[in-house]
Amino acid sequence: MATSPSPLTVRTVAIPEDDPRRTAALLELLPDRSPVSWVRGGEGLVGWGCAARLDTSGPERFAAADAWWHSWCERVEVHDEVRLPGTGPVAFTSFAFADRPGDSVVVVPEVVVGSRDGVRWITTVGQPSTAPRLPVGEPGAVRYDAGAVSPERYRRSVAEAVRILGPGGSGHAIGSDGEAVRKVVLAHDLLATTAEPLDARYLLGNLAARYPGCWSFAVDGLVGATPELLLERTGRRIRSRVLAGTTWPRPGVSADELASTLLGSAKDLSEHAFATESLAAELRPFCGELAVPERPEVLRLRNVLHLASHITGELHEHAASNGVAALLRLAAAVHPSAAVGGTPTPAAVSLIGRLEGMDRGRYSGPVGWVDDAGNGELGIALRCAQIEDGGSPGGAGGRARLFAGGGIVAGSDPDLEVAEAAAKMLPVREALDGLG
Ligand SMILES: C=C(O[C@H]1C=CC=C(C(=O)O)[C@@H]1O)C(=O)O
Repeated sequence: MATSPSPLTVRTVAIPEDDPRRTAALLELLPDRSPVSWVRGGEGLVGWGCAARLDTSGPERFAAADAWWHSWCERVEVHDEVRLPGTGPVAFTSFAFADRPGDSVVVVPEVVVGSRDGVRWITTVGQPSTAPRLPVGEPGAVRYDAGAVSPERYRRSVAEAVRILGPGGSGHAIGSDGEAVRKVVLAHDLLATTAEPLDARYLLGNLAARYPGCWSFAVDGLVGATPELLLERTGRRIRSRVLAGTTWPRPGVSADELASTLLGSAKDLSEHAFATESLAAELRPFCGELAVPERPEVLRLRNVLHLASHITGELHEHAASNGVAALLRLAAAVHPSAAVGGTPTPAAVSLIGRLEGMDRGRYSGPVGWVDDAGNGELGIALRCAQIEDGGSPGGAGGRARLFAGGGIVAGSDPDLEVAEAAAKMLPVREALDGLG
């Protein structure tokens, strides 16, 4: 008689006091050049190895990822001693910005180490192989070249967007309701070529050291430190940090002056309002309560200052319990918010396709982790680079593509938008250049 194979076991245990992994920095536990990470202020999740993986694409990518993850979780046996969000089965996800082109990925690591509120745990899937930790490689000298869209071309696209959005412009009125585009987010890229192989852990470590208040993420070669939380779900509670409206340090201007100018800028406030409204409108049907601040505050980072709004809500009980509001399903509803797409969404996304001139890949898509209860955290993949070629140890150097952009409204200035994108690329550039 044929016996059915025994299910894979997912096991979470607390790391004991006398185990050095209990106190080591999470990022220092990563053994090799293919890490996954979601770490902020020393807490979060890191992982390695690959127990399962889904590659998907197209407009149904979130639904496909949710269905795949749900069915994977149903097939495993779970022993979870810790029972916190992020214990038991965990997948890391990174979604393409666009419906087409672009590939999205869901990775279930063989090992995850997590840290939250003083508890440190390890989750293993099956019997992971153990290999000695490889030292973190330094990339050596870095050369920067224009990517698919040079800063000059970006400037021209922004100028064209301002013309379209401005008085007398057509607004590129192709929304099904005929509504004109009022905000569009455009971006460009930069190519970094390193003399030595490029180790994602080097980038991650330097980013986390300089941006501890951001989420330092890595999934399948997309590495960054994002300040923007698209959505966190814990049980029925949801939370988001919406950013839009930006300024950056200039000689002779204090941070307080920059912040008060930003808070008084009609252009930045309108950019911001589009972003909060788009997110709130998509979340409202799922929520019994949703709190949206009347006015934004200022988030100060070392490279830029942003207008920021913290949105919180509570999901309807039925939505939380029947899978409709699993985090990946909510992501389908809220992506792309007007922080990375525009308003109205379909017309803005179409305008991006017409003006931007590049494939964003997974830049500006949702990135983060999800557990078997549909909880988790998804950021927007900003301030990041896609490692296109890590190089080979002892041989060739690596290559990465950096991305940044900004929201364009009728009053935007193309020269300032080019400078803003350059300021937004600084975190990754400085991390590559070794300014840890
Ligand atoms: C599109 C980016 O930033 C978004 C997030 C925060 C502020 C933004 C802005 O002020 O334009 C953008 O909407 C990027 O960093 O590439």
